[in-house]
Amino acid sequence: MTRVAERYAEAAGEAAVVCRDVRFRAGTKEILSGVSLTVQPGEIAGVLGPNGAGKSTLFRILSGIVPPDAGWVRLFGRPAGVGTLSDTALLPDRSRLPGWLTVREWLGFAARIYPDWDPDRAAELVDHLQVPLESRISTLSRGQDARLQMLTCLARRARVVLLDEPFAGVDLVSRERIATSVVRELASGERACLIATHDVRELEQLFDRIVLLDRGRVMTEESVEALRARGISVEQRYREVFGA
Ligand SMILES: Nc1ncnc2c1ncn2[C@@H]1O[C@H](COP(=O)(O)OP(=O)(O)OP(=O)(O)O)[C@@H](O)[C@H]1O
Repeated sequence: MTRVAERYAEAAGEAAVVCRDVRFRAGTKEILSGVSLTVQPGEIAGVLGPNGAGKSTLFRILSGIVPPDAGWVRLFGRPAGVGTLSDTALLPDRSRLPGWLTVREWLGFAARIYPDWDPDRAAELVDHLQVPLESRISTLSRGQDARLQMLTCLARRARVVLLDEPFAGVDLVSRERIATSVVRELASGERACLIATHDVRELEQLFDRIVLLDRGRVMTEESVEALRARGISVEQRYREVFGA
């Protein structure tokens, strides 16, 4: 999409995610200092940056769980908050699944608590991600837990998918399986996905857009296609911006 088309879509309220001048403080510490970004339907955006940059905080605000101190967020034209909770599926940076349930029990529970749960999609994902249904969640390995969290996000019909470090501690084959699921899920072009990750090199093929965040500020927001046209990889750009 050209920049002019993007501006038009944004003005018409059609962008999947529009975040403008978002600020957030915890006590006296400013964690986000005027963050702006736009993600279109069908796009996968990589939100990249060093430890403590503010990625998880930004995701909590985009998901509508936490309101910003200043600025605003719109998801498909609606202000983020209680009214958009069913539009977003957040995979948090730390697993918060109930360890005392088996995977099968959790999936039964999820089907009842999420009004947008798609049981056929859940069954396909159990198969594709090879999630062990009879295991207790507390006994899952890190990679199995990550796959179950991914399943929980993607089995919902939420139009904005926010994945915070979905690949931490996940082996290569599982990463590829998870990444394929994300791409397949977004193939319809109606959903948008933001992925916060440190796995820049491994995941750069997934991204349509990157947002580089440092100390609560957006250092740059760019189309990956435009970068590639200049012969620059996401990893190279990351190193340029962060001097890594
Ligand atoms: N509730 C809080 N109170 C005080 N400081 C906080 C709070 N939540 C986050 N922070 C601080 O805000 C900064 C950003 O944290 P955040 O978890 O959003 O960063 P991140 O980019 O996701 O980091 P990482 O890549 O390490 O996961 C950090 O310095 C963190 O210590």
